[in-house]
Amino acid sequence: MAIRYELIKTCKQSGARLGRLHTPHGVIETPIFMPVGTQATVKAMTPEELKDMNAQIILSNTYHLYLRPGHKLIEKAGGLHKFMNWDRPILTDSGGFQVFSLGPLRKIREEGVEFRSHLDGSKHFISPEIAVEIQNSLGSDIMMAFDECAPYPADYDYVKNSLERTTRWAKRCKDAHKNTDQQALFGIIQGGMYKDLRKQSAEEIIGLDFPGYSVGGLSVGEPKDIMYDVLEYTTPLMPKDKPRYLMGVGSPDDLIEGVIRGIDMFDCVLPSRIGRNGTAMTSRGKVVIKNASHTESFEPLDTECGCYTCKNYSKAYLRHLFKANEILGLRLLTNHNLHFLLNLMEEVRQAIREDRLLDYRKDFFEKYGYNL
Ligand SMILES: CC(C)(C)OC(=O)NCc1c[nH]c2nc(N)[nH]c(=O)c12
Ligand SMILES: [Zn+2]
Repeated sequence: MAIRYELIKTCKQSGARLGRLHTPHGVIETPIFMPVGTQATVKAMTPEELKDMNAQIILSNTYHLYLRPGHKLIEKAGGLHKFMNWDRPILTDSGGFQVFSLGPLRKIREEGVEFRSHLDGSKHFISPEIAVEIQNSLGSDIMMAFDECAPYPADYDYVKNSLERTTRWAKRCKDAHKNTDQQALFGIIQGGMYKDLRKQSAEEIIGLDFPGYSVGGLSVGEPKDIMYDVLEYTTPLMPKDKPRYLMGVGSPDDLIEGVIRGIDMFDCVLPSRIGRNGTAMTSRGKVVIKNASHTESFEPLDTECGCYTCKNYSKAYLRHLFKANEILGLRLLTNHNLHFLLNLMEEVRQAIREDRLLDYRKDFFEKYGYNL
């Protein structure tokens, strides 16, 4: 068995769960946030820095690594863990989403998707079988089925046809997946914002029996309350004894609201992306470091944060680095933001242990400046 999920506790105040996900590269405490390392690197971070902030698992991407440097090269290098010097778990996304959002001039057929590389415009084709083959070469601990993430908004018939093709593709991924004891293949539930289609997709995908499932097609621009509503409806349809992964979600409020609705795993580029652009997430809300108000602020970003950045540098220094376009600035803010979300998830796990997650949400939202 490539992975084993251990449900440790269900929160008394909400649908939140405490779990442990055992993988060939280590145990993951859930709920968990997964830093995104699309091109075999979590941008601006070394593996040691990621370990220092207790990152337990990172994401990488089939579509990007297939296009560059190529999955065969990574296989020759001994697989993705060795290639990027990361010996903890790796989850690879299947590229489905990226083909639909990144690859210009794409053409969707039953067989698979034709698209042009966003790098050089060259023509490519990915099918469920090829997506599985690429992830086998990469050697990730968790692989994702090849799916279509329906755009938002999208009309009912489009979403229904799309989810039914995604189910057929999921079956083909499962049939193509051979080394089931080394790599776990997760199914992806689609269905847009339509509750009956979410139910249909959940039943079809769960009916194929995977070791874990993700909820795809959310956080695609829909209002937050619609996302929360779809989650509220979908997670109870998912098996309790298997991990539930909400793809592409990672702002502090969405993480807490997702955990409350029974999600165990999250990924999002947000913390690293806004960090590189000079925005920090802190316990008192966002800080835009280039703002003139920080020019003579000689205290850290967040007095409650124990990260390397907050222990050693002031806002005045960070502002200087960003004004001077210094690379260290990107690194320090990325470090802080990833640490902030990973620490948030540790606090969430502790709140579940103590059955006080809703109280935790209330306190966090008040301090961060969210309105409940
Ligand atoms: C726009 C952002 C990226 C924030 O969210 C989404 O697109 N959310 C959906 C999403 C993210 N990653 C996925 N991978 C796959 N295979 N399928 C998906 O639906 C998704
Ligand atoms: Zn910090």
